[in-house]
Amino acid sequence: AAIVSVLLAYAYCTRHYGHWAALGVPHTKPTPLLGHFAGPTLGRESGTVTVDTLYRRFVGHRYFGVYQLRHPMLVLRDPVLVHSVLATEFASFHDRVMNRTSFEHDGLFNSLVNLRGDRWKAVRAKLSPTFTVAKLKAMFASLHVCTGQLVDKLLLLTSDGQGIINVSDISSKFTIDTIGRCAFGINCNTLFDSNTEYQRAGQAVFTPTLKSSVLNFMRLIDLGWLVDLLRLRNMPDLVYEFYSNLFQDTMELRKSEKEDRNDFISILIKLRNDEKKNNSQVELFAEDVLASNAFIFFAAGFETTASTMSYCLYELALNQDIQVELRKQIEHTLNENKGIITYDMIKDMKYLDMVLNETLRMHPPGPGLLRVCTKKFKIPDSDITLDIGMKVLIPTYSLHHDPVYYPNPEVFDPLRFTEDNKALRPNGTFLPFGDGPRICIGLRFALMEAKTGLAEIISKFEILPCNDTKIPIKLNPRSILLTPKEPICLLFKRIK
Ligand code: HEM
Repeated sequence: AAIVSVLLAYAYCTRHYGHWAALGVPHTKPTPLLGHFAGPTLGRESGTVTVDTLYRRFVGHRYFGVYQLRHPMLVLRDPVLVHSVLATEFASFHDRVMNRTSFEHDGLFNSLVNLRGDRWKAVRAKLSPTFTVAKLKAMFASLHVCTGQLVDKLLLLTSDGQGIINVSDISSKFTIDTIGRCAFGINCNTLFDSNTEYQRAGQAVFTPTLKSSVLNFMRLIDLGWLVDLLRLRNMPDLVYEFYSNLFQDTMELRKSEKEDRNDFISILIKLRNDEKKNNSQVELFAEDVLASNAFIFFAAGFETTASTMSYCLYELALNQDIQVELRKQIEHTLNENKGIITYDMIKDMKYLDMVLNETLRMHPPGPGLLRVCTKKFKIPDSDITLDIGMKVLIPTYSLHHDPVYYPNPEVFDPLRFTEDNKALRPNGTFLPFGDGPRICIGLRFALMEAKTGLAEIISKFEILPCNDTKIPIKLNPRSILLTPKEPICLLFKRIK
């Protein structure tokens, strides 16, 4: 009976392994049971490296097939196809997850990232005004407080004129304090307080645990119904407790305030109240949707931006000529504006923009984009039709490192992002924030925040590599973001 059970389990897990061969889609042989993701599943290798190795094998192809455990998934290589899936053919790919997700009982699941179809569209439309230019300008004063604290902290850590700084840690504290103050109106004070709850709860979101890996494994072998039945949740309990308390406390605090802060939380409160007032038939903003979105604005907002800032400082430390040039331009702009950074000034710093884009090219915090086919789609110039439910992966990291679009891809060269050079590349080759209607909602906020923080740092400190700097950076195989295995440490020397 044991042998029969093993054979049956094997047959079940490998049942679809003929899918790509039948369609004539290029692919490599999958590992029995684990498909193409044995390395990441066993925590041996980052998923980014796994996908990139396959991407390089299929030079000259527009796409290739992989198996995520027992399920086929199509990986795109052709930027034209990438752009169709993300933007022009959005009607056929509007969701990231399938219908039967078995996450519905998870109190933090109903955020923009996971919502589907019309519900996503309606919620996205209501939340889009969070980061209009007018709102960003209004947030600038709060951002100033945070950049001021960032500089104070760095001055403290370099009181002898210089010091080794764990930039991964400092950047994530800075971005937590900033999103807290600008979007939630709360003072997290992680830069100066030793309380690390915000950081722990935030980072836990992107770090799979044994439990979440097992649950995802169950979903991938179609045992999601069991996850549902047992009402199991993916993230550690600390995440749920932390974010629901944060959300409740913030909402409570608002009730006692007379002045409207006009930030993200006040948008959420207005949406909820309007719905109640109008007795809306469709309830878009139930408590769980509010809490989920508050959670995602916090969680998706800080580690991604912090990662961008620390990779940028790392590249500037390794490329001193670029650092000098950047400092010259920042100082020039600062001198013209009496030393005070403003929103418009940040927008005008062209070289800073190029440096940041080159950082996001080499080190995109989100190394891949996921879509699920929501309406049958025939791949142009092929005989292949994707069925509803087929997963499509867009390998951002690999496209960003493809020498066809970026010659010498391992060289950090901001000049790739002059207006002329950008115009030479096709759509679908630069996707740090995704593309199309589901592009990152926090893009403008993230860029404003990272640029302001970096401009303050570069104008006041010289950044150098030191013995603690790991070169090259190794990726953490257990993170779904492009997170370094060990924190990035650099030497900061005060300039004035
Ligand atoms: C440098 C910083 C950031 C990077 C690199 C980044 C990257 C991304 C990427 C790649 C996506 C997926 C887009 C797609 O599928 O086409 C995304 C979606 C999203 N991001 Fe960001 N993000 C950043 C900052 C932020 C911030 C600051 C917030 C909020 C305050 C935020 C909130 C979201 C949300 C809610 C979504 C889902 C959007 C939807 O499906 O409608 N992100 N982000």
